[in-house]
Amino acid sequence: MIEIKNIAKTFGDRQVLAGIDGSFKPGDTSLIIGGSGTGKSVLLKCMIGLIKPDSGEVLYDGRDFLTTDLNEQKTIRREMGVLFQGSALFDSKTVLENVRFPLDMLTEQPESEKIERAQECLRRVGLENAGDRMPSEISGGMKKRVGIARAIVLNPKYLFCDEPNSGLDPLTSIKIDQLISEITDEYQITTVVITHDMNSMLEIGEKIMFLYEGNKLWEGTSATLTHSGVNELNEFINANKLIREMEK
Ligand SMILES: Nc1ncnc2c1ncn2[C@@H]1O[C@H](COP(=O)(O)OP(=O)(O)OP(=O)(O)O)[C@@H](O)[C@H]1O
Repeated sequence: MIEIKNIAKTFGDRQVLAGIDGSFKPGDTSLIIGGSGTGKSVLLKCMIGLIKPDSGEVLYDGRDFLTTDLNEQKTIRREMGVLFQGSALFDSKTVLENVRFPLDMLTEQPESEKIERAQECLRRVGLENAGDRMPSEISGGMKKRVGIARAIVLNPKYLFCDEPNSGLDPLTSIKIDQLISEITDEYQITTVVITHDMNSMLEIGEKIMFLYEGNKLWEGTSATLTHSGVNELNEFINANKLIREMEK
């Protein structure tokens, strides 16, 4: 379980997050949605320790990530998997080397165990035969799968995905969403996904948080998304529908 309490962040004279509260449960794929520039990525970065918020708490199963000692912070970091926007694979490494990278960096496991674990994760994302290929030789959807395999290789308790559907066609997007959701359920991971994607919101949003100009304006499920009674959310949904229509 992740809890965030009163997270606030200002850059210069611009308040980007105005005190956000929320909680994310194991086994749930929770979504953070909102228009461009509303603070979604900054919130995610505050949660994973890439940006220090001006105030607030981020609790990982009760452990305050921002104030705990360095050792505990390291432990929590090791329990996180992150799928960055654009997959962020190393171009000069093979698919298998990319997936085993966190094991090389953070564990002392024997070579054979690392390879076995990386293979296991590749199998889980349906890429058991792609280990020897280079990132430049595979499709965007496959790259996302490799990114997911790498994010789960250390068996994370917490998984963060920043726009996992960016650059993918609708069908591939749905498959990636399903994979994230299945893995979350299977390993009871606490998963937080930033997305613009309307299909994701309707299909995998067990819990959805809507940000607007640095404020949380609404929280609910995919079933209640379209009758929230919140004007800003309705406008966001309508704009998304319009974009989807134009893409067809
Ligand atoms: N390091 C930074 N320094 C200054 N301003 C920043 C920094 N990071 C983000 N911002 C600003 O904070 C605001 C929120 O940015 P953020 O990236 O969180 O938006 P977002 O909701 O994720 O948008 P998008 O969907 O377009 O990625 C933006 O105005 C952005 O310019």
